[in-house]
Amino acid sequence: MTQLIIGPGAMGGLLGIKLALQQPVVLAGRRSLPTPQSLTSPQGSTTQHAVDGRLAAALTERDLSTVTTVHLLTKAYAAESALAEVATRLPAATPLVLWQNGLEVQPRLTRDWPGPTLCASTTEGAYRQSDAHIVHAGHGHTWIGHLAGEHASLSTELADTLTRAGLASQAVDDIHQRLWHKLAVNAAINPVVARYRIRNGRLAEPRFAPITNAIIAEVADIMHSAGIALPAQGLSGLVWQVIEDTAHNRASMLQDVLTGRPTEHDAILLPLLRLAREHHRATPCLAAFHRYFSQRSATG
Ligand SMILES: NC(=O)C1=CN([C@@H]2O[C@H](COP(=O)(O)OP(=O)(O)OC[C@H]3O[C@@H](n4cnc5c(N)ncnc54)[C@H](OP(=O)(O)O)[C@@H]3O)[C@@H](O)[C@H]2O)C=CC1
Ligand SMILES: CC(C)(CO)C(=O)C(=O)O
Repeated sequence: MTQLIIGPGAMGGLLGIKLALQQPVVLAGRRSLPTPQSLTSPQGSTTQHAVDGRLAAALTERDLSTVTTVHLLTKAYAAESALAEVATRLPAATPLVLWQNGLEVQPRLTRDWPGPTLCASTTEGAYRQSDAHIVHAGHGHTWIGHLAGEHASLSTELADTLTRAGLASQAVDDIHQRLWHKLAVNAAINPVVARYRIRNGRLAEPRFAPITNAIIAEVADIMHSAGIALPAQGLSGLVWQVIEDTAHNRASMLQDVLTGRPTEHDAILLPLLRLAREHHRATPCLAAFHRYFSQRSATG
């Protein structure tokens, strides 16, 4: 009954530490991490946790024989290659949970993975202070489901397991729409704050608000053309609400820029640009931001 977590970063570490309070967990990465790991809670208390950290590439068929669920917690751009490192040695049809932002890898892995594939969309917030220290920045909520609404009992079982571990979760049959709504919010906030190196709240300033509104208009137009339901309060209402609620945040793409890591611009912007092409919609802002981050990553 082992839960395998691939990608021992901020969210993988948080999930691993929480789940390990209840059942065996293997936290698999591409390099060794120190143990114990420290976890600082949203209330500010820090605890130490022994973790079974392993190199993914060194896990044997025997190590993997008791795995009942694989949680994939790399960034979107690393998801498929990280999974490939253990895939052939895992028990056939092991359930897979994808935690990535965006909607780039989810449809491909749902199609290609032989076992049930669920997607998780979470508003938990975490970051790594160091290789030995994770900060759980804020409690959130996690929704779990299959892109086509299948595997309801597995989704419920996993949501219950996560909730018991202290990460409030709910099984849903509309994860596809929820991932789209999160992607739409991320598309309106992340590229702008990462490009101009600002906290989320500054998007309301006269210099940045018109850019944000232009992206919101492009995203809403694409979603409408493709028949993807917009949030009940409208996309603009949702995005500006999130900006207000997270005004002091350095968004994930900004954190990646500041620490010199690759950004998830493809995972967030490519699904929109692809859909826009399919439906003949104009996307000057989204395309310009995607070009900017693609050039940036090409030149290192
Ligand atoms: N952090 C958060 O608050 C939230 C994150 N998410 C999403 O969750 C996903 C993970 O985010 P986050 O935890 O912040 O990211 P991190 O960058 O902190 O963690 C990613 C981890 O994946 C590891 N990794 C990369 N390649 C491989 C590989 N081939 N094999 C094994 N491990 C590998 C990295 O190792 P290394 O250190 O060696 O690079 C790192 O430990 C992202 O898609 C993000 O958008 C969603 C909501 C909130
Ligand atoms: C909602 C937002 C933009 C909050 O910072 C986020 O999800 C992120 O940082 O990626």
